[in-house]
Order: sequence, then C-alpha cells, then structure tokens
Amino acid sequence: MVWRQANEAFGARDYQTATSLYSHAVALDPANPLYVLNRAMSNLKLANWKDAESDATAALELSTGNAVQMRKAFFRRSRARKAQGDLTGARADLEAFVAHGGKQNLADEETLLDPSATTVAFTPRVAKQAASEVKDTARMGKGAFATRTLHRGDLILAEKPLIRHSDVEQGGYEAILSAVDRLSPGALCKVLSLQRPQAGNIFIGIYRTNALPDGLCHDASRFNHSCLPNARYSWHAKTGQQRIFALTDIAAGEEICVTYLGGRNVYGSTREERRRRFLTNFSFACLCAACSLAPAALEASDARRREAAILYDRMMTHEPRVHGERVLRDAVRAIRLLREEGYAGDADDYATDAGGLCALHSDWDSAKYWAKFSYDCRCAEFGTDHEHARRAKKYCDDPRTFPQAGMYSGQKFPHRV
Ligand SMILES: C[S@@+](CC[C@H](N)C(=O)[O-])C[C@H]1O[C@@H](n2cnc3c(N)ncnc32)[C@H](O)[C@@H]1O
Repeated sequence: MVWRQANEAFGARDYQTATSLYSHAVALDPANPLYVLNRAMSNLKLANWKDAESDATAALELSTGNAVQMRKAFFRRSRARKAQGDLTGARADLEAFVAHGGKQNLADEETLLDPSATTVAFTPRVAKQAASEVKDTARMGKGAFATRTLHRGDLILAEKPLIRHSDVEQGGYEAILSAVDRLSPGALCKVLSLQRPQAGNIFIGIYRTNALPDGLCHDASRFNHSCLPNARYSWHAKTGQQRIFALTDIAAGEEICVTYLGGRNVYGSTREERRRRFLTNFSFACLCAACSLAPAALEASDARRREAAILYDRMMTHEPRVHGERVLRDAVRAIRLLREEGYAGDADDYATDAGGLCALHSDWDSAKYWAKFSYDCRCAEFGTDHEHARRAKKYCDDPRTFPQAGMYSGQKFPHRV
C-alpha cells in the first residue's frame, strides 16, 4: 500500500513525500528493486545526488538479469554522477545504458544536458508557531513540549485525526489496514513517522500504540501520558477535531502530558492499580512523576487517590434527601484531595453532583456556586464551545434546570472549596 501512495505523490510532484514513502517501502521489502529505483528518480528530482547515486547502485545490484530495470538504473545513476562532476562515471553508465537496450539518441542528449535543470526547487514549509513541539524525552521516546508559557484553559492544539476511530472500530485489523490504504501520500507519511513497535504488522502496531480514543493523530498522538497530567484531550464532535487543553500553567520547555485513561481510573487509583491497568491496556509501564515517587511520598499519594475513589463512590450512595450534608462534605474533601495531589483535572466530577444536590433542596445560591465551579472547570478542560461546558452553563445560568431541582426546601449547604 505504501508503494501506490508513493507513486501518487511522485505523480503529484510531491517528491519529498514520495522519497519518504519509497524509503518506507524499501524498509518493508528491501529485496524489491523497484522501490530503490523509483527512490533514485525521486532523489534526482530533489537534487539529492549522492542518495540518487546510491539508490541507483542498489537497484542495479537487485535487478541483475532484468534489462529494463538495469538500463533505468544506469540512466539515473549517470545523471546523479554527472551532477556531482563525475563525468567519467556518468559516461560509463550511459554506455551501459545503451548496452542494455537503451536508445543511443537518449544517451547522446544526456551528455549535453545539465542535470540541475531537471530538478525542482524544494522550499520547506515554514511551520506555524505552535504551542507545542515534538522532541526527544529522557525515557518515553518522543514527547510534546511547550514552546511558550501556557495557562490553564489554553488550547494547545486542534487536529483532525488521520484515521477516525469510528471508521475502524467495527472492522478490527482489516478495517485499520483498509483505512491506511485510503490515506493520501502525505497522511501516510505522517502515520509512518509515529512510534512503532518492533514486531508485528507495522500499521496495526502504529495504530495500537498511538491511537487516541477518537482516532490516530499526527501531533496529538505524540503526547505522553502522566498520572499527574498538565493537559487533557477533548474531542470536539462538531468539527471532528481532537483538541488538547492546558490543565495547569505550563512553563516554556516543560513536557506536556495528558492522561490516556478516563480521570477516575487515574486520579482514583493507586500506583499498583494504575501500573496493572497501563500494562494491560497500553503495554507500557508508566514512568510518570506520580509513578516514580519515593516510598513515603508514594504512600501519601496512594492514600489520597484511594480516598478520592471512596468519596466518589460514596457520594452516589448517600440518600440525597436526608444526607445532603454528607454529599457536600465529601465533594469538598475530594476536590481538596485532588488539589493536594496536584491533579488538576476532573474536579467537576464532584462539583456537578454537589450542585445537583443543592438544587434538589432549593438552595439556589449554593447550586449556582457549584454550577459555576463546574462550568469553569469544563471551559478550561474542554473549551467553552464544548457540549460539556454548554450543559454546565445551563445550570449556571439557571440552577432550576438541574434534574429534580426544587423538590425539597429548607436546608442550606454553605460548604465551599
Ligand atoms: C501515543 S505514544 C506517545 C508518543 C511516543 N512517546 C513517541 O515517541 O511518539 C504512546 C507511547 O509512548 C510511551 N509512553 C507514553 N507515556 C508514557 C509513560 N507515562 N511512561 C512510559 N512510556 C510512555 C509508550 O511507549 C507508549 O506506547
């Protein structure tokens, strides 16, 4: 499949993409002479004379006995050599070209031609100043780093997936492979640039290693995971974009990490539970700061996360009519625990329930406080135009729209974070 897209890029004169895709084709099947032969041509177009020469030489070694391929290889190598000033070598290649059935008049014309006239000027695209850049990390392969100071709620990037998860989730591996086959040459190049496992089918491996819940992205798939994330994914259904928002202030040069699992599976789990979950779901042992804490700090972190999980579950089981106080106390405690832990997301998991409870008891001021709390969280974490934020805004503007609002009255809940 790489081969077809490489030729398509070549046909469209996108020689940079074509060269890169021919290289992937060579890596997948090093014994096929056509891949290096075509890459030689693509390298000639880019004026990569040395690479073109060695590709043509490799094609000759692989093409023994195939006169058509050999004369193409001699012809291409003669151009590469001529451009590098090796006129003797170029002439010898043209003679070999003719000896393998190449037309004499083509060889004669070639001796007069200036090879640089056959190349295209390649102007590298200047990247827009992005909020993040991909660089090597110490222990987690590549990762994304802030290019400037970022603040909570800043949009770091917005990107349409190269392959949408909804397009492949039903069809398994076959669907992934046919989605790859439909990619444009440029998109395929991006997919092939992502981290890949050592063994197994390259495309399945890339998809499994890099796909986010909503699909495979080029830039968003470079963000590493942390159990203390400073950013988060947000899927924007209306535009089909994967977005990433800053959860905390982030200094220029700092690595930006998201969490790969739903919040509570991370903020409400001990390191051992997370370790097992990540090995099972993602086949890596998490090396983030929270998972690398020294024993005493780790014990404290585990205790906070365990308690946050207990509080979350307990809030669901309190009888809302008689135990309103407890719901509010638990919400405040849980949010404080997350803050102590340095976990900057998901406080709305608790605040929304607290708002609903206050509205149930007609404590409109408190309901509004919690609705506003949730709304602020969701704007920062998902974007103001996200449906989660819009829903929270409705409660914020009018707490009477909470489900079952106004059923009871008389009790006040002055608890605040
Ligand atoms: C979506 S990719 C992230 C980008 C990747 N590091 C790269 O070089 O392109 C996911 C892979 O990154 C590595 N990774 C991400 N977060 C990690 C973490 N917290 N601990 C260890 N490895 C991690 C794992 O190899 C994982 O399979």
